[in-house]
Amino acid sequence: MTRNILIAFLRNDLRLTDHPIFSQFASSSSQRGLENVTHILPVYVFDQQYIEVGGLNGIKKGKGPGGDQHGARTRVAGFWRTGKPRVQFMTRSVYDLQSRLQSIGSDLSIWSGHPHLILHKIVKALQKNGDNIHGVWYGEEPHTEEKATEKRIKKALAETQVPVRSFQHRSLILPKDLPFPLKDLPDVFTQFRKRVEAPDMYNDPLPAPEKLKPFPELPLIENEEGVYNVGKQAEQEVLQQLLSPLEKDPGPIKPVKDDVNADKISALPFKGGETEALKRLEHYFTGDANSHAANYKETRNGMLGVDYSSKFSAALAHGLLSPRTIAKRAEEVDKKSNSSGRGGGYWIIFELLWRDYFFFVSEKYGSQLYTLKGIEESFDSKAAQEKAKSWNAPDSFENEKDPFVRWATAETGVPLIDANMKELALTGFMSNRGRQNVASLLTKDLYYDWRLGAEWFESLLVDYDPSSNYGNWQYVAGVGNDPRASRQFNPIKQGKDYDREAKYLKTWLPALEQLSNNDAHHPWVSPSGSPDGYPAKPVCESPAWKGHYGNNANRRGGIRGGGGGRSKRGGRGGGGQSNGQRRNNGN
Ligand SMILES: Cc1cc2nc3c(=O)[nH]c(=O)nc-3n(C[C@H](O)[C@H](O)[C@H](O)COP(=O)(O)OP(=O)(O)OC[C@H]3O[C@@H](n4cnc5c(N)ncnc54)[C@H](O)[C@@H]3O)c2cc1C
Repeated sequence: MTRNILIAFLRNDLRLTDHPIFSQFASSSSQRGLENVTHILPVYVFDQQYIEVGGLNGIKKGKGPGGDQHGARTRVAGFWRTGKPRVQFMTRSVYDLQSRLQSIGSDLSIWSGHPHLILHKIVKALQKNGDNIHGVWYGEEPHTEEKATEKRIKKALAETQVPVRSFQHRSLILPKDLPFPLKDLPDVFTQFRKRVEAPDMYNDPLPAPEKLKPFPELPLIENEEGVYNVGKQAEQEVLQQLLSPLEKDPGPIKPVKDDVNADKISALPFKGGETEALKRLEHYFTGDANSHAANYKETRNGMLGVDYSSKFSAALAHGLLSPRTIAKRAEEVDKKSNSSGRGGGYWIIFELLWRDYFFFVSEKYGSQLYTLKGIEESFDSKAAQEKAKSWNAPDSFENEKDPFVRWATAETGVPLIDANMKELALTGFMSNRGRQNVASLLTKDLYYDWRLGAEWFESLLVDYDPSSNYGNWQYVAGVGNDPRASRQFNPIKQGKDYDREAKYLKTWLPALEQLSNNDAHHPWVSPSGSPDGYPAKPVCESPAWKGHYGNNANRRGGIRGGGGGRSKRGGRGGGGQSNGQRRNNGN
């Protein structure tokens, strides 16, 4: 009998639950039009555009998708696009999905190179074998490069006559369900939120399939440039090979000093994979009214510990959890907590809407998300032009005194910044509070090209997501949505507001241990001066900081997990030099 094979090309959707393709095969699903499919071939590609694959045994990597040699480096600074923490997280997620698929009678075919070349090769080989290809299906991505990949796939497969189909699944509210065309997306988040904030804007999550149609044996496909079959190599072997180029060439910026037990104190100890993500989901929502989720609004400004915020971002970025799965649990927690609809669950969904918003911004503005002038150029080109003149850039990444290099290597001498940058470099995670402060210092105090900061984040963040990252960076730098010159944070005030007892600072910067809790926030003005092993002077000092050097014992109280204090209004922003208690980023 002729095999009728459906190829599921997996990208940032490394899960079985509420999956745009697999869930169609759950027993509760209608499976209309799929009766004739005899086999499903799930395919994953370590895409050489984003991840350095040159270390894989015997690979013929070839050029980038546009024929260039740019490889897996960031555009402006040339950092590795996917640094060590994310390589580890991604690899674990891929192999976790493989075992989950095996447990329901399927498997995952793992490749490396260019998706369009690989899918074309697979389709041709199967057709030559006499198989019928029902279609090549994949989940859509909202970003320009990923869209270009989709175009290349369609073009490459055109001559095979195989139907290509894609599904929206990345956002909570799907683009097709928006109550306005994308071109009319408001440029201010609050206006967007007010138009979409209703439970019927999204559907319930779909179940995982209990069993999947069998995995088809593949004919032999020879490796060639851009086409590499990872095959049955063990996870650890593949991981070592993927990490080897990064270890051989860590880049021009010296590594961050590692004098802490980062694994033990990490706020994101999760190793990747849907299995772990589902456990985290249970952990965060278990306990209803007493759950971490129910208390989210009170704790979300923390910086220390695993539970001050959901830590779902990495799972969302790689598609280990769908936003609908999280939103459903968030709605339930509010119902059970008797919170009149504005409990922790509401605020978690509020943040998911920020994530959606940046997706739609990416859809609307495309490549402008990555340009120096930002999306501001579209609505105020004069202002964007003016700002573009004033950004600094390092003369060399090897110059350890350069402010950008000091920022990246956690040696600015401003403890809140350094603690956060060190956490990022050693674990691949940083709290939202931290991200806003470090981005503000780089762009508003040091006036450095915001794209360098965004690329440093891109390289290191485990939860890196193009629109959330570049959208937030533009927002803080004042070249994105709702651009306002005054979106600036005071890191001394912020440190004292959210880490009054300096627990976070001293955890990540042990050199500050000997200072009083107050002095730890600004060691250069402490009676004994900065301790050995910590910069003597800050990289810059704003007059606005000076009003916060005193020891104000009556500052706000700490919060669960020792993560710092909450703002009076419970809001997530605030503390900026001129924006007071404003919910920056809506956060
Ligand atoms: C400069 C800068 C860069 C950032 N880069 C990224 C990035 O690359 N990837 C990323 O997922 N988030 C990014 N964020 C947003 C935010 O900091 C993280 O999503 C959040 O800290 C992750 O922790 P959490 O999952 O515990 O969040 P929670 O507070 O528990 O929030 C729940 C979820 O809501 C979403 N969310 C929360 N805040 C935001 C926000 N401001 N923008 C978009 N989505 C949000 C995330 O998916 C998050 O998992 C960035 C923020 C800033 C200021």
